[in-house]
Amino acid sequence: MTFRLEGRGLGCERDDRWLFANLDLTVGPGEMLRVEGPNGSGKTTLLKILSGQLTEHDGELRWGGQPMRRSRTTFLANLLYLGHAPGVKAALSPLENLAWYQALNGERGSESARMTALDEIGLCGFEDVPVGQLSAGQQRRVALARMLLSPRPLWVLDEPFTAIDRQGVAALETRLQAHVVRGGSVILTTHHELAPMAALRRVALGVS
Ligand SMILES: Nc1ncnc2c1ncn2[C@@H]1O[C@H](COP(=O)(O)OP(=O)(O)OP(=O)(O)O)[C@@H](O)[C@H]1O
Repeated sequence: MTFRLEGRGLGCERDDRWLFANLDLTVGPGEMLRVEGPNGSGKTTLLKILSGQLTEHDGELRWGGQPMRRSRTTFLANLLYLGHAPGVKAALSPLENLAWYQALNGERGSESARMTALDEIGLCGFEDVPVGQLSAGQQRRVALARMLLSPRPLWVLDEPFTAIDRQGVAALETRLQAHVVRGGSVILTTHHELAPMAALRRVALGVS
């Protein structure tokens, strides 16, 4: 199966206002799709549709050439979604958060792999501190560490650079590009300007 996500004629209406309509897009192995647009243009809404969380919309999604209603289970098994909020448990440490997240996804993982991921993401020395005591950028890094552990090919990332310092942004961009070069796919929103890369496509919302 080719891990390609396709949207045909996508549309979503909120409060009698069309955020977007008749939108066609596709992302497959080795490709990155950036969803652009001003605040309120529907970027998060589109990412929720593309990650299967929001099913009330116009148009059709296909995964691996099959309609989503038939391929949803394999689609979800291949998806890593990181939302707008870090989505971490404040009472748990970074190590415990990663173990909890992996357990939720049916992935066993190992303590040493989790330590390595936290080290790589810049949280060395904070592995056992309750996440609620970490800074906003550090909490975001805990969420981003999931990417380093995940074998899943399709990453859908809503504003992954939020609260991350300049050095962290550069490291994260390198990580995203490496995932794409290895044959993975990335769909993301960001207000940060990405470094040019051949595999980058764009879809713009909120432009008339
Ligand atoms: N569940 C909902 N019910 C009603 N309206 C909603 C709902 N979710 C989002 N909206 C509205 O849809 C519009 C688009 O929201 P969305 O979060 O997708 O925008 P965005 O482009 O991601 O914005 P930002 O750049 O500020 O994060 C907003 O006007 C929002 O109020």
